[in-house]
Amino acid sequence: MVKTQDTTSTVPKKHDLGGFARLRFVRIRLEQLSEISVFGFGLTPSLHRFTAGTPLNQKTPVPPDTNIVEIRNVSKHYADGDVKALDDVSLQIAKGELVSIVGPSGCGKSTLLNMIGILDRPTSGQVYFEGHRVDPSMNLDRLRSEKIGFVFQSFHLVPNLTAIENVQLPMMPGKLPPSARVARAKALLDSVGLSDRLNHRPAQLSNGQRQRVAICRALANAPSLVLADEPTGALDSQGGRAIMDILETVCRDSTATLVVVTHDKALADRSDRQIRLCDGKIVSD
Ligand SMILES: Nc1ncnc2c1ncn2[C@@H]1O[C@H](COP(=O)(O)OP(=O)(O)OP(=O)(O)O)[C@@H](O)[C@H]1O
Repeated sequence: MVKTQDTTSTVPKKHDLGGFARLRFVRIRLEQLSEISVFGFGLTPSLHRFTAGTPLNQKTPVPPDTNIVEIRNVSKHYADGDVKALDDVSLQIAKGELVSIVGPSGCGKSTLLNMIGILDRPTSGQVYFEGHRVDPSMNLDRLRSEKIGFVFQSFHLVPNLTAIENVQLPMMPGKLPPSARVARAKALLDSVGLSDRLNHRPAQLSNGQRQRVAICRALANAPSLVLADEPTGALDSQGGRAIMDILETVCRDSTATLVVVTHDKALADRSDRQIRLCDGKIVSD
């Protein structure tokens, strides 16, 4: 087994780092991650052995220039059609993009994110993931678990599990031996500066630390797509910037695509691309 570097004594506390230094710190940790392998399983998403479950279609490899997600003419109606949360929306998201979805409250941002993340089915229209049309006959739980990481405003951590147990939660039993799951969770938490909080429960962590645990959990299976719904909504502006630094860094370094729903203009301005919704329609992209 490759021994991970013991950084316990050198891990800076959350408030010891300025934005740039924190970003650099995370980047260094991720660079270390990319060099680590545990029982032959690479720790970064670029090393596909870890993620390799059943792809959407095993006989058809994903071409490198394929969009990660395409939404075609998707509408979503609630309450017997009274609420048109999405109205004939089409968009493509390329691999590696950092996209923000913005717009006024109730305009359909979370609904769109749910479509992109295959958490909900459109009333009409189609969703394509890595070039393959998503249909209910697929093992969608497995697709989501292996390919997509979710980060939510309210963290959604399991309260009676420790940080390291929460991060291991999505890792498939049988894919990695327990000791490798622990090593991967530890390495991820180390990469976000939480090596001294491995055995703390969510109630014993600050909101920023909880969100860092949630980011590690989202990355547990080395997803190709990370979706974040108001990831900084429960944090102050400094904590929010720190979380966005981490999210951006981990996604760029692992070549994962990041899609963020946010009300925060400063955060949206950091993305490669802003999609603005109004009344369930894209009004600018
Ligand atoms: N499960 C549901 N049943 C009925 N209506 C819903 C449901 N989920 C969302 N809606 C409605 O769909 C519309 C879009 O909701 P959505 O949560 O996507 O908006 P949003 O832009 O994310 O809002 P916010 O910024 O306030 O979170 C809203 O009018 C909302 O009330």
